[in-house]
This record gives sequence, C-alpha cells and structure tokens, in this order.
Amino acid sequence: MTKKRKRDDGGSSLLAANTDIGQHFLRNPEIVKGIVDRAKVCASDTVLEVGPGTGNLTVKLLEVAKKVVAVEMDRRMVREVQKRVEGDPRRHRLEVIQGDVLKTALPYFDVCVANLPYQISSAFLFKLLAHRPFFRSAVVMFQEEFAMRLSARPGDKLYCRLSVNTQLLAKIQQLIKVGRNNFRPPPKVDSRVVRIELRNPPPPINFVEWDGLIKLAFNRKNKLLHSIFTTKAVLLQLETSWKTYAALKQGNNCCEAPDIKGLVDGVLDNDRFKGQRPAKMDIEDFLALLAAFNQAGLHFT
Ligand SMILES: C[S@@+](CC[C@H](N)C(=O)[O-])C[C@H]1O[C@@H](n2cnc3c(N)ncnc32)[C@H](O)[C@@H]1O
Repeated sequence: MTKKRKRDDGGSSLLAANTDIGQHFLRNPEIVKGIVDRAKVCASDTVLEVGPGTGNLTVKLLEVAKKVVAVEMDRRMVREVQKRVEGDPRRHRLEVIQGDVLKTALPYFDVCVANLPYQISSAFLFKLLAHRPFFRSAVVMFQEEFAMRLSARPGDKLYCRLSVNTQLLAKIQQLIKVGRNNFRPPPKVDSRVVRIELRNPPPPINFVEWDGLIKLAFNRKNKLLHSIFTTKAVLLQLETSWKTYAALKQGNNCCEAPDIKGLVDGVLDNDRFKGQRPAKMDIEDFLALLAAFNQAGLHFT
C-alpha cells in the first residue's frame, strides 16, 4: 500500500481508532469530496469542523475556505491533523481547538462541516440550532435513522419529538447516503449527510416551554396527560393566541410571544374543563394541533 493510500484510509496506520468516542474515519475520497462540494464553501468563508480526526475532510476544506476552525477532543488526533498539514502553504489557515465541542463556545463561522461522533448527535444538533449569529448552513453526517428522523413528516413512522423540534428551528435537506464500509473501522449502521439551515427569524417561542408541550404530546403512555390534557381546549387557546400574536406582529405592534406553558396551565386549571370527560391526546390529535399552528402562521415546512 502506498503512503498516499494510507492517508486516504484515515491517516497514520499507527493510530488506533477509539470507537468509544465515535472514531470512524472516512476512507473513501469520493465521499469526502461529495461532502465538501455540498458544503458550498466560498473563498471568504470560515468553516467550523467538528471532530477532524486524522484530517481527511480538513485538508479538502482548506483548499476552498479562507479559514478552518476544527474542534477535536482527542489530543492524538489534534497532533495528527497538525502533522498532516505540515509543509502545506495553507496550514496557517487552520486553527485546531483541543476540547469537547459540547463544552466549547463555538467560534464565528459561516458553514459547519462535520462527520459527527454519533454519541453527541442530538446534543450538538441543538447546540447548533441555538447558535447565533446565524451561520449560512451546516452539512453534517449522522447515523441514517437519526438523519431520517430530522426530516420525517407527520404520518411517517419515524416522525417524533426530534422531527418537530428540528423542523421548527431549521430546514433540513437529505444529501448523501453513506454505507458503513466507507469508514475505518466500519460502524454498525449506515450514515447520511444532511444540510441544516436555520430559520430566520427564529420562531417567536420559548423553546423550553414548547419542548415541554411536544414531550407531553409524544409521550403516549403518560396517563396523566391522557386524563387531563383536553386537546380541543388547548388547541383552541393556542390557536387564538397565535392568531392574535400574528395580527399584532403584522401591524408592527410590539408583542410578547405567547407563553405556552402559561396557556396550557391556564387551560388545565380552568373550571370549565374540570370534571369534563377526558379527551385522549393521541398522535392524530397532536397532528391537529400542529395543523392549527400552521394555520396560525407557524410553519413546519
Ligand atoms: C466520526 S470521526 C470523524 C473523523 C474525520 N472527520 C473523518 O471524517 O474521517 C469523529 C471525530 O470526532 C472526535 N470527537 C468525538 N467526540 C468529540 C467531542 N465531544 N468534541 C470534539 N470532537 C469529538 C473524535 O475523536 C473523532 O476524531
């Protein structure tokens, strides 16, 4: 095997992959090129790369970006990626931060590119979705099922809390399916690369309260919910509130976004609904709730 082939295969063969922290290195240069092409990096862009590993994506990103800031947890990989760009005239455009990306304040970036360690998929995704100022887009590789959940629509088997919350905050586009044999060592499942673009402006809600409602709605085993969550009443309240909010916003009157938790608590406390035969909140009811949000101007597509 030639020296170059070793590099394409994930860097120095002396470095053992630590799969406990998601080390599965891309060994197919075509996939590396496909990811970098789809990231649509401009010559003036700063790219945030999460988990550069042995630098397979990093060296290609340096060919197209003004700057690459890479965050890598494993000190061995930090040394490896730095060694890999030694002698490269573009090495001054690479900054490697050693640390856990979940505990690191994200630097300024225009585009994020990551073959993400799967253990941190959800935590990093929501860190990204909460990141301001706006970045242009993120092109990220996830486990296949996780990626499909991100863009699942009502009625799909994979539609879940993750789908609703992600689509509330971002637009998701499925890009490339990547079979497990494109990695060294191969993971147990296939992967997919997706594009993530933040919605701008972000929806005017308190995300923690919203997520509380979505969590209740998807937790179908929650007896308490089934017995007290009178769907139609909540629906009506929320719809009215969103319509009022949308109308005030259109008229440029400053208005606070509706307090979702307050609304739900208000409905549950309301004497009018006490003792009423409980309505079951099943997935159909929940979809009706989402449809009401759509009608009231909060869109999920
Ligand atoms: C799937 S590998 C990708 C390596 C390389 N980008 C590639 O495509 O060949 C994930 C990388 O993320 C690193 N990593 C794991 N957890 C991390 C964390 N919490 N913060 C930063 N890097 C992490 C691993 O050490 C590993 O290098």
